[in-house]
Amino acid sequence: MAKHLKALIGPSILNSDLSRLYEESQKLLDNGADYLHLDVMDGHFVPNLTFGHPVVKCLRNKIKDAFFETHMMVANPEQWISPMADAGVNQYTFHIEPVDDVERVCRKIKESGMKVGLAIKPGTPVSDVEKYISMSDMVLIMTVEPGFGGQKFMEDQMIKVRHLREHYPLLNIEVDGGVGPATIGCCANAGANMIVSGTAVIGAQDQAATIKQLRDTVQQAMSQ
Ligand SMILES: O=C(CO)[C@H](O)[C@H](O)COP(=O)(O)O
Ligand SMILES: [Fe+2]
Repeated sequence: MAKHLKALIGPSILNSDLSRLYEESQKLLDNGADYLHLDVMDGHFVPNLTFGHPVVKCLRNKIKDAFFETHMMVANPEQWISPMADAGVNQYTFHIEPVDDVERVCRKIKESGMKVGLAIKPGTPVSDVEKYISMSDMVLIMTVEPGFGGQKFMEDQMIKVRHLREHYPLLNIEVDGGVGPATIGCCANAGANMIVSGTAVIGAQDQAATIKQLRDTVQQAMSQ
């Protein structure tokens, strides 16, 4: 793996106490999180609801300098680009499955000043996302069916990560779903460098040690 890619850990606050969103987020950052992964669900693309741009904007008002990635599990990603940019989002990661014109959505995200992340569900072939890589800053390989935290990691998705790393040594590759100390080795060896971890970090006795362990594992794999 290319040595100048960074190992970055972005905890997901999905399964935290959302009545304390700011405190939980700040705690994660104080414990060494490199960025925050904010799961936005609309009840259409996935059978669950979370929060939208008004909540993200309130969080941004309290946390000025952290990198915010929104994971947009929504039926119409184009609709929320401008409100999310206005809310202070740094990276807009959307699922390509429901989108007719992925290139147009990528362009609009860039024009609004955010980075572009392209996400695919476990059933979506990696070739579907490959054609858009040149327009993106990151590809997210989902390792659970999107919609809920706390699910079991799908190791069979590592073939996609391995394929991308082999062909795109400079690409930021993120994994999301069921990732924690027990599964980070698979992700790191396959070539993922951006790691989302929800339940495993939120529920850890020592959050800082868990975040460090995840980062160290990725860094070690990158240096080989
Ligand atoms: O996108 C998601 C679910 O759709 C979450 O980011 C993901 O599930 C993180 O939580 P956990 O680590 O508990 O699986
Ligand atoms: Fe997510």
